Amino acid sequence: MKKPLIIALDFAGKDEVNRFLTHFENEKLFLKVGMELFFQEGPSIVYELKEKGHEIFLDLKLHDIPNTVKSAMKGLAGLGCDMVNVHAAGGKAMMEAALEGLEAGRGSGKRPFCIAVTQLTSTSEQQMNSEQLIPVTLNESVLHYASLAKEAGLDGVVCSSLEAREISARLGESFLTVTPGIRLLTDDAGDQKRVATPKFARAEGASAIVVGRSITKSENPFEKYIQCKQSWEGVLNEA
Ligand SMILES: O=C(O)c1cc(=O)[nH]c(=O)n1[C@@H]1O[C@H](COP(=O)(O)O)[C@@H](O)[C@H]1O
Repeated sequence: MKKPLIIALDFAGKDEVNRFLTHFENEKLFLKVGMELFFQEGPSIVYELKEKGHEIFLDLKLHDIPNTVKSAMKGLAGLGCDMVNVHAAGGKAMMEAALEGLEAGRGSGKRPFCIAVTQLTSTSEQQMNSEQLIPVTLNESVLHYASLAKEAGLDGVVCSSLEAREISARLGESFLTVTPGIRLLTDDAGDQKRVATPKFARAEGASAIVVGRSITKSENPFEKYIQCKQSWEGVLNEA
């Protein structure tokens, strides 16, 4: 994977997506289809975006018993997306089952990357301690989930940029760290708690960044995309 900037298509339906994509005429993009869009449009949104030449991260964050996740992944493997995810909190057996499902369903196609969400970037350490009753630091919890994902054979994790460096140091550079919670300095963080700029994510060795509202809610999405890309590539001097 060549350090992509992944745009989160958090839209209510195809019309909004198509309107958004008119700003990107000739660009081949890496797009994230999440629950909001997929639950409205189903598999056809993946087929249509693939048809246009885009790469797709299908972000459905599966979290269920191993057998159910295995069967669901078997179905998702046939959609032709490039990346899928699960919640690491579902456990090692569930993550192994996810991979088995993907292998079983891929046919002659390539297996999509499978990554595990560690602690959501909207979660703070205080929240994790008091609501999830996990009595360690947020960093320790993320590293623990990342190690579990690696043991299960997954390709990487979703984490914040603040944890990317340590995960790579412990689990290797080839273990993917996909980092949402990305904002330029002047952007509103919204519900995100563990936030950083694209440039910071790159400096910490993140494999990919996921950018949603900073681009999708911008008055000029293409210009904002280029700014984020330049920050990610170290061209724009954004701290
Ligand atoms: O798995 C994800 O993509 C994800 C994990 C996580 O910990 N935090 C997180 O924000 N995301 C997703 O990344 C996107 C971030 O969107 P913005 O906050 O608008 O940039 C959303 O689509 C989230 O669903």
